[in-house]
Amino acid sequence: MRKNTAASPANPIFFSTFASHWAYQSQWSYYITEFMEEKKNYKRTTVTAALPYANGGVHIGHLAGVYVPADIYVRYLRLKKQDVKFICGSDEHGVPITIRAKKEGITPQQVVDRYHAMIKKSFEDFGISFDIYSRTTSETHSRVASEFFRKLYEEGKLVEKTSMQYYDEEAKQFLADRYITGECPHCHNPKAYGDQCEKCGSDLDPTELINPVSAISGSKPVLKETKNWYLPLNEYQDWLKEWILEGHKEWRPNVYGQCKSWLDLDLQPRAMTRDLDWGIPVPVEGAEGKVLYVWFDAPIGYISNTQELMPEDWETWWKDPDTRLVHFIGKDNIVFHCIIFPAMLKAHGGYILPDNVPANEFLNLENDKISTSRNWAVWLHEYLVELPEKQDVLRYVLTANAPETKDNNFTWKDFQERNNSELVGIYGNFVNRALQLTKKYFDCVVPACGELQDIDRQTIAEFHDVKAGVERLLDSFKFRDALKEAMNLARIGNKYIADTEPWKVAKTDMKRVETILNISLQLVANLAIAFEPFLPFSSARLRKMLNIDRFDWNQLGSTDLLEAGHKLNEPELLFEKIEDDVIAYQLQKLEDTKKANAEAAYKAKEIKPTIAFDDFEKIDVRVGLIKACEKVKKADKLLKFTIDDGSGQDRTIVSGIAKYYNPEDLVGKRVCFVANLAPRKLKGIESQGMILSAEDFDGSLSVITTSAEVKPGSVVC
Ligand SMILES: Nc1ncnc2c1ncn2[C@@H]1O[C@H](COP(=O)(O)OP(=O)(O)OP(=O)(O)O)[C@@H](O)[C@H]1O
Ligand SMILES: [Zn+2]
Repeated sequence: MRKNTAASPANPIFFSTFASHWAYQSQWSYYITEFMEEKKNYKRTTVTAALPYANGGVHIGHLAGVYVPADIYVRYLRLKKQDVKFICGSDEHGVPITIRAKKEGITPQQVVDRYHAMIKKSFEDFGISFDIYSRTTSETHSRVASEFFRKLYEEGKLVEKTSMQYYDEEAKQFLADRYITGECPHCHNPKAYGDQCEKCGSDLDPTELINPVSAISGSKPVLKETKNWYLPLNEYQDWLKEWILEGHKEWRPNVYGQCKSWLDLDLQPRAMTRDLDWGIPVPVEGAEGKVLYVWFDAPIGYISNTQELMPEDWETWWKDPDTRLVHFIGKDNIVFHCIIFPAMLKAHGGYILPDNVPANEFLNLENDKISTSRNWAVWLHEYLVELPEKQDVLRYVLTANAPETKDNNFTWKDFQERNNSELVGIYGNFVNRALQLTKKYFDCVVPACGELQDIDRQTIAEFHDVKAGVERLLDSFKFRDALKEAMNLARIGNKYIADTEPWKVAKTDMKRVETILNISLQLVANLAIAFEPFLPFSSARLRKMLNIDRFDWNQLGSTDLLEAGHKLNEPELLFEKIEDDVIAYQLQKLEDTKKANAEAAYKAKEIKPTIAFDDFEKIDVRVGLIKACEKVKKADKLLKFTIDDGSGQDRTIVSGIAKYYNPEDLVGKRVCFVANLAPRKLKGIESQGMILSAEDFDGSLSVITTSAEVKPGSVVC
């Protein structure tokens, strides 16, 4: 789903203060309604996850923001044997795809074919368990979206309007959205797009841009009249206010707050068509050369993909009031899912509306915004090559650190720590101890449970409580906290084994060891259930070790999951430690990306104002032969040079190039230096001149040498 567009109302400053005010207020209503709200008993749930935009691969931001939480939720409902469908697909229309196609000299269809396949595979590899993953270039989608538009058109729900739009006379084409760039009227970013400024987040109209330029030909566009069809959002404003601001106070504060700040402004009619040739043709006479706006077409993709999955009874999942609709998205998609799409559904009639839209904030990578175009991301397809079979580690870290209430940061250090100290140190450790001890004392056969002692009863009671806790959190979309609760089970298990010390008891009382290990194994089986929605690959491996095909969610908290006499399989390690060199490799890769970006963005500095020849002549630049060079103590940037300047006396120069040279490599080299610069003291050493260096794009310095072995003291002119 396309990033951005209308992430916030026109005035971003107003928006941010307002949103935080609301976040505060609605936090209370959020907690209150969570407990007070009479939950409707729905019969089934339609879960959608934002349609990823098919012009790049899938990165950790996508997973953390949308697909992992959606998958956890769906797996949880399935485990509870609830009726649920999980719908997604690629979003394959819109301007950025056409721009990429032009750049690469291929067709837009070729672009989306490539990325659709790549995205689909990444989701499969990470266990994102969609019931369907289709695409908006499918025939079904084209038909469904056209019919949807046609109905609104025929019933007079759309407003036909002519307006002045930018037109590229060289390319003979109207310039929609990202086809036009220019200076942002708010923050003066020179590279703002026709629909949005990525720097300040303002929602823009192309005509607001200062000095607009066509992204196709680079020429200055002209304004030309064109006709488009608009959804009069203003007519839905009162209804939206009532439905969201009164009816959905339980939505997350970030979602509710963003809706409120939109609804407090006057909503404007929004064009649902574009003058473009890539997309679904507008099914109306006189609309040649126009396609449906990508944000009109994309959310309808949820409906058409459901139709593709269930041609016969899809309507039950979209029209029956007993169906609950939940949209998982990232924060830049809130307005489209909470305001525009619901207004479309309302205008059409007959559809249910979302019951909740648990949007996440954004995940950053090593303190910088994740970006496909700057390649600042951890790509799923690369991750699996470099860290094979570690899908669950990433799922774990992204959930434990999910940007549920604010933007969060992914760091490789945190990734390593969480793996080593939590997955290996707590969860894996408990499982391993319980299974290894059972192997040692009982040859992998589950021992019988004898008489319980207080510590056993207490542990079992604590375990029992966890189920309700995890459920309450999952039901209210608090995935981070739910995962913490599941991890608590493993902590309880570890403590139980540490306190009961079966390896010591084994010397005197094997009957007691049987009971301790029976309880420990029941706890291990509980972990397989509790972690199933979060870490499906590990749960499957654990079930295999336990020699059990499946568990149900309802069994969570039980202590009779494994019968006495049941034979377990050979234990394996559930998680492995991640070593420092693995992390160092990832950090180096990011460093390399940073460098490549700096190189790509390199532009020579502007030339300084012209000077007279006399001024130039005042500078005496000479060649010097380096006789000695050493590091300056307590100054990691500085080198001290002893230079033969031809005068017969040595000259000392201190230069800030220590980061780029080994001192001994410079001895014997001829360098150019300013000989008549006023001396200056650096770290107590008097520097008599300045060695000339060229500064590269990344700030690194390279000394200027001569191409022939000229005499020391030669004049550089
Ligand atoms: N860094 C992130 N953190 C959280 N959610 C994200 C992040 N990046 C994208 N998303 C969400 O993932 C979903 C799909 O993203 P989409 O395909 O539109 O990519 P995008 O927003 O253009 O990102 P990018 O420019 O990095 O490719 C959207 O709902 C979006 O909000
Ligand atoms: Zn701006």
